[in-house]
Amino acid sequence: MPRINNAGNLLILLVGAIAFLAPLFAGIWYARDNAISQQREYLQSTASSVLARALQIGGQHRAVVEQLSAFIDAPCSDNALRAMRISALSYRYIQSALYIRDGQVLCSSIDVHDPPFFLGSAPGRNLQGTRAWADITLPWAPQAQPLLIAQADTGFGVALDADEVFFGIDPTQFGVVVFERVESGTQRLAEFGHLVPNQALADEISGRTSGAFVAGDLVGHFDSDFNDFTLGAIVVTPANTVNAGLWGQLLRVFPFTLFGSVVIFLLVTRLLSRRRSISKDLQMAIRQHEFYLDYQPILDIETQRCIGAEALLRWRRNGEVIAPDIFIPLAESNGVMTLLTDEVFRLAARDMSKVMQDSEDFYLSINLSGHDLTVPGLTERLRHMLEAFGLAGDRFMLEVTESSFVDNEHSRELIREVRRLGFKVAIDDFGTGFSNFAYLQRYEFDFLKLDRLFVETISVDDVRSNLVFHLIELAEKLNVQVIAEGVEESEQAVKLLEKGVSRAQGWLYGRPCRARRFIRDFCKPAAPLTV
Ligand SMILES: Nc1nc2c(ncn2[C@@H]2O[C@@H]3COP(=O)(O)O[C@H]4[C@@H](O)[C@H](n5cnc6c(=O)[nH]c(N)nc65)O[C@@H]4COP(=O)(O)O[C@H]3[C@H]2O)c(=O)[nH]1
Repeated sequence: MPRINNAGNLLILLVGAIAFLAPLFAGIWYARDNAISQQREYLQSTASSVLARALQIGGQHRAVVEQLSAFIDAPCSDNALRAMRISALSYRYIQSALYIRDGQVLCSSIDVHDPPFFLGSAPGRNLQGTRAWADITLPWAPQAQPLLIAQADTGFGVALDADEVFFGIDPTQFGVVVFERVESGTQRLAEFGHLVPNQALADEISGRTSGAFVAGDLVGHFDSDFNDFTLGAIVVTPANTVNAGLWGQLLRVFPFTLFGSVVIFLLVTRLLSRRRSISKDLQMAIRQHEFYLDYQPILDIETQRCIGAEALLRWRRNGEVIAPDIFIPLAESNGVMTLLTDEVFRLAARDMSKVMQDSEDFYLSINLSGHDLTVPGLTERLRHMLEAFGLAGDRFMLEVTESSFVDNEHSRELIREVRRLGFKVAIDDFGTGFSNFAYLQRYEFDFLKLDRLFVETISVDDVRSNLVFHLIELAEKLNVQVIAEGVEESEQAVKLLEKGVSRAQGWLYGRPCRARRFIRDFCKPAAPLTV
């Protein structure tokens, strides 16, 4: 069957590819997620450490101003200048202390500046009453471009190296702005790096307190202390820098995901190949006649007479007998069930046609899988079987397993059709699947085979055996006869008979056995069994 083979190969390849790719995609997703959260964490921690250093500077500025306020009456006196020098030496970030009035530096810890150094138009006051001038070039220290902060009321202030707050940040990857809230909005105090976010951004987020944000191609975080010193810090980086982190993460998880992919790929393809090889094995086994039927007697409980047999399929493979519960689902899912059912018809006719023709009423029960009911041509195949037996349909019962039964109009019509051919139809393993009594009303079943799981509760468990008896009564009301399966104890048989069940099978009467033995032990005319 080359078409099935090609389709099978394609399916194995497809499922194998999915199994291989799934862990890889999961790995990429995990790496990306990790890279994004690492980037966010870095932005957040950078913003908060910049803010912390800026606040420390603010604190140092306030301490200096407080010390110098003692000289408010003579701000550029020798004593005031001396105090300025001491403060400049005392605090880490402060380069010099200053006295500013009307936008001019009149004196500083360096000297009295005459003429005074003009700073330009006065910037806005912040909420603590300070003014700040960023990137000022002072004539006495032209290399430095300090940030000047001065108390608007007293005029005392400091020059400081704002770049100190950006220590350790890569200027090629990140842009940082420290800003303060002034009466008219926000004002930037210091900025750092190539990607400095614009003022509009600072304004936009100045109303909030902190958080991550996306602005065009940039992602960032801002942190602020608006309730206290009115300072804020924004850190941004291009959104695509996450890719650099992603590669790092990918390299880390790749060996594991690759390993997972290979293992899952091998497992899945092996499983599928095994299934396929089982399907091929099944076809080969049919050709090589590895299947045979066992027959289990069905008794009239009252007369103890064997009135029929259930044909049960077996597969002998490499000397080992495989049970139908294992190979029937495989045959169904691998598209060889029809072949297998035809093999059952052939084997049954070979084994039993003679003995059935010799008897008048002995019947044979044959199992059909749910799959058999869905494939067109079942009635035609059953007609061929009757020809092979040389018998009419009323000498056969067809058992349809409840769990594999497809409840639709097609099944209903099919059951009517096979009953027209004379076959009796039984629902097998009733109560183990999802069906209920509505099935018995909708379909024209002649028999209900009461599952062994129900039968074994009789005489053991009063509550559940009551349920079984209830089930039997309901079936009778619906005109469906009951056959009990798996009867192992005579007490069960007695109780079943009391409840009106006249047919049974089970180890009490006989285990499934090969045709020759079955005919020898159970098909002697007028020889009731003694149990
Ligand atoms: N513990 C215990 N077990 C008992 C007793 N009496 C009978 N059994 C077992 O119960 C099962 C009865 O068959 P089923 O309900 O039709 O259930 C069958 C039937 O659904 C399916 N099957 C068997 N042969 C065929 C076949 O030719 N075609 C299809 N489609 N299905 C089959 O496989 C199922 C299992 O068959 P088996 O393994 O032969 O198992 C058989 C039989 O050996 C008992 O007293 N005690």
